Amino acid sequence: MKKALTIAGSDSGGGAGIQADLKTFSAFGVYGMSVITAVTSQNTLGVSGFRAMPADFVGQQMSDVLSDIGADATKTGMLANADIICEVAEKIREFKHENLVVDPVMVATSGDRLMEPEAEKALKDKLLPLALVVTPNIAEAEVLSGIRIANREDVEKAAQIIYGWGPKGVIIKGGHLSGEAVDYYYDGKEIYEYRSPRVDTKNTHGTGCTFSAALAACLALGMPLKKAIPIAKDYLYLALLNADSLGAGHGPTNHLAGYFDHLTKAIRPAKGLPAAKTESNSRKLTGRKLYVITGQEFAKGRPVTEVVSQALAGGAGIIQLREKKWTTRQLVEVGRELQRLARENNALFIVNDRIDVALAVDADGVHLGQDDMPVRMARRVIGPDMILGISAETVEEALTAEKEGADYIGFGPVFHTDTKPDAGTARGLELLAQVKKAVSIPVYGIGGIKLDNAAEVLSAGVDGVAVITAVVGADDITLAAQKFIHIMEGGR
Ligand SMILES: Cc1ncc(COP(=O)(O)OP(=O)(O)O)c(N)n1
Ligand SMILES: Cc1ncsc1CCOP(=O)(O)O
Ligand SMILES: [Mg+2]
Repeated sequence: MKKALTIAGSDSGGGAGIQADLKTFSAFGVYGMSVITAVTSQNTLGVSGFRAMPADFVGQQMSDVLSDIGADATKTGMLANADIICEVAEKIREFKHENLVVDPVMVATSGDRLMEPEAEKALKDKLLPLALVVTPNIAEAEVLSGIRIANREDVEKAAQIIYGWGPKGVIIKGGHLSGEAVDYYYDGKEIYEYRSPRVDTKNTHGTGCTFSAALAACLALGMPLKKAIPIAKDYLYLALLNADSLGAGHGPTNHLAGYFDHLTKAIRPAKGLPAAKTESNSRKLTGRKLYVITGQEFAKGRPVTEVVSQALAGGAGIIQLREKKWTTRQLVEVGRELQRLARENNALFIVNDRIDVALAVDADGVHLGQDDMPVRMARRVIGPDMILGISAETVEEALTAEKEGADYIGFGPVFHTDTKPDAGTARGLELLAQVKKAVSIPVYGIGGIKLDNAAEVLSAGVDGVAVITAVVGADDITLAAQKFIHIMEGGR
């Protein structure tokens, strides 16, 4: 078990400080320990006050932890004053600790200075020379370098000045500049840029802590710094995407419990995860007769989110994101939005093919084909509560999928379709009926299903129809969905 230590303040609101650090360490599967330098009283609106720990007591906490448990990486956050900074530096030297991430918490989100001038001097003279990397935001980089930062050239100049104070690396977090969220890493020779789309959210409380804690967690896991930076940035990006609004001010970024845990399980199935699915998954599908699958290329230029909104307005009970040409970034961004839309309309949201995306956007389920991850392995990764749909073209494939833990079957193509070039030949209504009789889990027919043949599909006894072009390609998507629902409910 790898271990990471945070030396920072306590945030009563839970969004920043040691609370954010420990949540982040856990998300990466790293054992987290904490030395508290100050206790703050704060919420999402700001800091109403803090009490600094006596410097020697900070040192005592460090000695107790480092002499007994030890740490594979350490990060510092709020250090409150010069005495604490000197004590921390002294202990880092005493324990010859090298994997040190210094997050110079000097300027609050509100812009208020959090550190007196003598503390800034102690930080530069005593702690920065011991750091593997220091991670100032723009405002903190301006204080540390003494120059104004308005553009990339200023960033490079400031990074060189800060590097001169002794850290082995400098990351200037550009989140406060305009445009994409770009972070700059300077290793003493070159400057590297790490980009992610800017997330439009007010729930940014604790982003700096979360980023430096994620860096420390990756270092504790043995990653070199240049590999850790993009992962820490990706973690923060997804945490911001998933942040829920808490309180009246800046809510906390969401700590993706098990973020890394989920992904590492995809590589190394976890022991003890229940492989068996819960009965209730199939019941979640009851009554959901129209299953609309996205297909941007057929949507006549309309964005997927608009298509899905209209399909939901028409009564679609299940939405599936199926975009084989999209990047992971597009899938998680749009997937997050579709999950929100589905929840708002009491519909289920399923991701096609991509388990990692389904997990990252907290989808209700994932749909896999015969060439995707095997059913049992997929079940171990997604756990018992996510819905697992499996494609089948034969009765045998459907029976095997059910036995191995599928919650529903997508059977087809029922009729000829040009939408899926690698689909087999049309399987027909008779075989569809045989599959429905053979398995005890819900079956959805798919492939070439239109308004004029939907009633026949229903007569095969299936639980619903899965449709791409007849809905997403319709001029009036909501009306098309309503007509399918009407037919699936026995209407003409
Ligand atoms: C409900 C439903 N059934 C079948 C499919 C087909 O999935 P796709 O990824 O296009 O093809 P395979 O991987 O199954 O070969 C689906 N998306 N949804
Ligand atoms: C994804 C898929 N799987 C079997 S057929 C098919 C395509 C369905 O598209 P359409 O409803 O437009 O025929
Ligand atoms: Mg597939």
